[in-house]
Amino acid sequence: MQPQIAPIPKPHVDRSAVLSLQLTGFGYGTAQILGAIELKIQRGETVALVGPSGGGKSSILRICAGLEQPSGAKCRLRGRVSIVFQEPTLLPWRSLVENLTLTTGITRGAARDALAAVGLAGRENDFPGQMSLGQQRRLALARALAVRPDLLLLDEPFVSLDPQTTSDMMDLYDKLRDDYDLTTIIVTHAASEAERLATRIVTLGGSPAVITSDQNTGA
Ligand SMILES: Nc1ncnc2c1ncn2[C@@H]1O[C@H](COP(=O)(O)OP(=O)(O)OP(=O)(O)O)[C@@H](O)[C@H]1O
Repeated sequence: MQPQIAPIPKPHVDRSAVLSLQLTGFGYGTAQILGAIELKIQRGETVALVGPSGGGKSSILRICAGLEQPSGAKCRLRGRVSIVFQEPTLLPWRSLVENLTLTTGITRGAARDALAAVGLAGRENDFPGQMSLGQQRRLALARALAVRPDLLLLDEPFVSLDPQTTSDMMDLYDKLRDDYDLTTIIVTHAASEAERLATRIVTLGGSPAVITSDQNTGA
């Protein structure tokens, strides 16, 4: 009699989620950074991704953005994704308007609207080097929003900002969340940021890192 061979189960991917990610693991070279991770993001959620420094939070964002493609990973994204890195990564020799038009293909008029939406009206012809770090972050946010992303990825958007600027940026995010109907993953170190902004807090821990807690905040 032939031995019965059980079919290999297909990984389940939730098609209703904006993002459905399944990882069996991830690392750089021989260093294993992430263990098995399963993460689904539903439309409208603001998910704070928290955990120790070096724990793999930014790596998860890079995987969600398609910048890393681990073998065996299943990542299904419904629509467009935008990522804002910790460093604003702007074009220093181009005006604010051109930082948007050249990188996203939107019109100058749409770029002006996007700059106004993040509080940079009137600065259209300035250059990134003439702006504070907080203003550069606003510009990076405007660029990310210009493509109307279905999923926005923010890597430590408030790090190195003074308390007042951090508070102003959080207010701005709150407003943009409503205006742009955002679904977001925010990487942050600060529990206060996670508690203020997030509808759900996902915590990474261990080595290699896995999700140790996943809770809705009630916000
Ligand atoms: N391109 C790379 N090549 C090699 N190692 C990397 C690379 N990027 C990140 N790492 C390492 O992977 C680990 C996880 O980094 P990652 O940036 O994902 O963590 P993190 O949780 O976002 O950290 P932090 O909170 O300090 O920003 C760290 O040990 C880091 O040094």
